[in-house]
Amino acid sequence: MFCSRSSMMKKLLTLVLITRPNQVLLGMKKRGFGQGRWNGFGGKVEKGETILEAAKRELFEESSLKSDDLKEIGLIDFEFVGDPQILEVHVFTTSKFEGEPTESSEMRPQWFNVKDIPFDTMWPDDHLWFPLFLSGTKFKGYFLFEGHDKILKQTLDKVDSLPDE
Ligand SMILES: Nc1nc2c([nH]c(=O)n2[C@H]2C[C@H](O)[C@@H](COP(=O)(O)OP(=O)(O)OP(=O)(O)O)O2)c(=O)[nH]1
Repeated sequence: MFCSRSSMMKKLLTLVLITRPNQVLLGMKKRGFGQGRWNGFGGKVEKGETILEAAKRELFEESSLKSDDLKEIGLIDFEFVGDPQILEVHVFTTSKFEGEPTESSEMRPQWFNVKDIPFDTMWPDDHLWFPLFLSGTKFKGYFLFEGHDKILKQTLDKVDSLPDE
């Protein structure tokens, strides 16, 4: 199979943010990439699945919640100094879901009031785009990180639509 240089350098990931009135469900990442930070639920897109299928699968694996109503709200490229691979993160949201949030080996879920989101214990870019997500505004972003704590460059734009809709 032919892979362009750009696709070889991109890794597809999903991120699902579940809401209920005035609240958002986050999980404390217990292991691996982003360990010790609150985040939505998600992970790598596996061979043979669509991005949406991957989002649903990771949501269920990490939180025990199911949703057939995931809507893509954001697309963010992350680059890390010294790593040629770009992480392309597809951000989905919904307020329609089934099940009870349940702790998994990867995540400890907790509801947060939207006025009380723990940005100090989240990825440093999140406080920049969460307001867009919370207001239902679609967005595209790019963040260049040095290590996992410092943003060197960034762009963030509101968009009318996203490529995979
Ligand atoms: N909120 C936020 N999420 C991010 C950022 N960067 C980043 O990769 N993520 C998300 C995308 C994915 O949901 C998650 C990383 O996925 P992962 O490495 O845990 O994937 P996985 O579950 O397939 O991993 P594993 O089973 O192999 O451990 O973190 C960021 O800057 N902010």
